[in-house]
Amino acid sequence: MDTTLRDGEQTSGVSFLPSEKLQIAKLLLEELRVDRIEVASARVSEGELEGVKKITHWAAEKGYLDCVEVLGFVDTPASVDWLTEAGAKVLNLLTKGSLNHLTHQLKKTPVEHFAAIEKCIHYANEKGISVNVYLEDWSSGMRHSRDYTLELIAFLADQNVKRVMLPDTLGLLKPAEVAEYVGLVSEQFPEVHFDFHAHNDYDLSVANVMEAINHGISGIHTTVNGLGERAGNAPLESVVATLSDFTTVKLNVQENKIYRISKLVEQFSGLHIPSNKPVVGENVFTQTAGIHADGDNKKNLYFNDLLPERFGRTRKYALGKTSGKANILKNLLELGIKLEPEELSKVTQKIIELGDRKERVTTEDLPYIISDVLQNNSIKKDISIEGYHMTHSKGLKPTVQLKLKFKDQFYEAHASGNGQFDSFMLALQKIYKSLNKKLPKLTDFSVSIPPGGKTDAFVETVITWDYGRIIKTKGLDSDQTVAAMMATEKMLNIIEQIDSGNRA
Ligand SMILES: CC(C)C(=O)C(=O)O
Repeated sequence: MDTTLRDGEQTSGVSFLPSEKLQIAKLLLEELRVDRIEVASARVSEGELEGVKKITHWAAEKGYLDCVEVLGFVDTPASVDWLTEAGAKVLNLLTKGSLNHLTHQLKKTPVEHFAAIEKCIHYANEKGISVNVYLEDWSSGMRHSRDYTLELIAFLADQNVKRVMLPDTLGLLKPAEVAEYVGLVSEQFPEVHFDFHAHNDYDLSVANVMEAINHGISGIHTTVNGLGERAGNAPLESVVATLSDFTTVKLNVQENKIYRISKLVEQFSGLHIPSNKPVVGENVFTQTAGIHADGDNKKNLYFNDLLPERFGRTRKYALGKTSGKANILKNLLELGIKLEPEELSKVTQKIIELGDRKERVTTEDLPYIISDVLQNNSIKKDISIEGYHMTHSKGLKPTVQLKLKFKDQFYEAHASGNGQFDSFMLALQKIYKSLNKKLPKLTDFSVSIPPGGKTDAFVETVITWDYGRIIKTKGLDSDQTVAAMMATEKMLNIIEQIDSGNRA
C-alpha cells in the first residue's frame, strides 16, 4: 500500500493540491500498479475533502474504489461520515497500539477504547465501509506493554476487520526486533492479515520491511521518494528493488514507471530528490571514476543487478578530475564525436583541470571544451545572444529586450515576466514562435556559488531541458541571469544541431 498521499503529505512543508493528488493517484494505481493507496486523513480540511472526492469519483469509474483508503479516527460518527461524503469505501482506523499512548493521549482504559473501536467498526460497516485498523505506536507497545498490544490484536481478530496494520510510528525498531515482533504476532494470529508500516528515523526502514517480509507480514506500506513524517517512510523505489532482488515476493509494481512518478512527486512536493538517493537519485547510475568506466568496457566488471534500464533510466559517465579517458570516450560516443589519441589526451587534461577548480562538466559542455582545447572551431555556433537590456525595479515588472542572431539573421523581441530570466525566456519564445520553432521544456534549474560567501564570485547555473532527450547546459557568470542566459544559448545550439541532424 502506498501512502504518499497521506503519510507522505505529512512531510513538513508538503501539501498537494486536489488536482495533484488525483494525478499521483492515477499514476500509482494505473501505471505503477501498486495494489492499494492511502490518500488522506479524514476531517483535515475542505481541500482534502475535495481531493478525496476527485480520487473516489475517478476510482469508482475505473473499478479501483476498494483500493483507495482513508485514515480516520475513533470518533464515531465523524470520520465515517466524512468518508461517506468523500465517496470512500475503505477506512484505515487509527487506534492506540501502546498502553502509553492510550493512557496519556486518549486518557482511556483498554475496555473503554475497545468499546469505542467496536462502535466505530459497526457504524462504518453499516455505511458500507470496510475497515483496516492501525495500531499506532505498535512498536513501543510490543516493547513495553506487550500484554495490552496482543490483547488489542486478539480483540480485532474477532471483529469485522480486513487488515491489522502495524506501524513503527517512531521508527525505533531495529531489524532483529521487527523479525521477533512480526514473527510473534504472525504465529499467534495466523488468520489475521498484517501490514507493516515503517518509518526511517534510523535509516532502517527498508531493512525493517525486508525483515517483516521474511517473518510473515502480508502487506507493506511505502511512499514515493520516502516522503513522510520526520525522516519519512520506507521509500517505494528502494523497497521494490530490494524485494525483487533479495526475496521471492512477487510484486505487481512496474519498475520502469518508478522514475516518472518519482519526478512527478518531486515536482508537486517541492522536495528535491538527493542526488545519491538509491534508484531515483540523479547520480546513482553515474560512474565517476575512470577505472569503473574502463571496467564497464571489459565484461561489465562494475555492474550490479540494479541496472538503470529497469527503472526507465540510463547509465551515465561523469566528467571531472577522476574521470579519465574511458569516461570521456563514453560521452563522446553519446555525442557521436571521434578524437585522435593525442586530442583525447589534451581534452582529458583540460577536464581534469576544470575538475580541480571544482567546475562541473556536463556531456553537453564537451563540444565547447574540445573546440577550445584543440582550437579547431569545431563547435557550430548558429545562434548567439547579440544583445540584451534587462530591467528590474521596485514596483514594476521586470523586462527584457533581446537581440538574437539566428543563422546570420538578427531578431529582436521584448517581454515582461515574473523575473528577469522568465522575461528573457518569454522574449526568446516570441522569436522562436516567429521562426516556427519549438523550445524544449525546462525541467530543472540549479544555481550554485563557490563556498566562502564572496559576493563577487562566479555563479554557476545548470539547466536541464527535455527535448525528447535530456540536455544539461551550464553557464558561468558573476550575474545569475546572465549565467542562465549563457546556459540557454548553449541549449539553443545543441537543439539546432539535433534538428539539422534529424533533417539530414
Ligand atoms: C498515523 C499513523 C498510522 C502513522 O502514520 C504511524 O503511526 O506511523
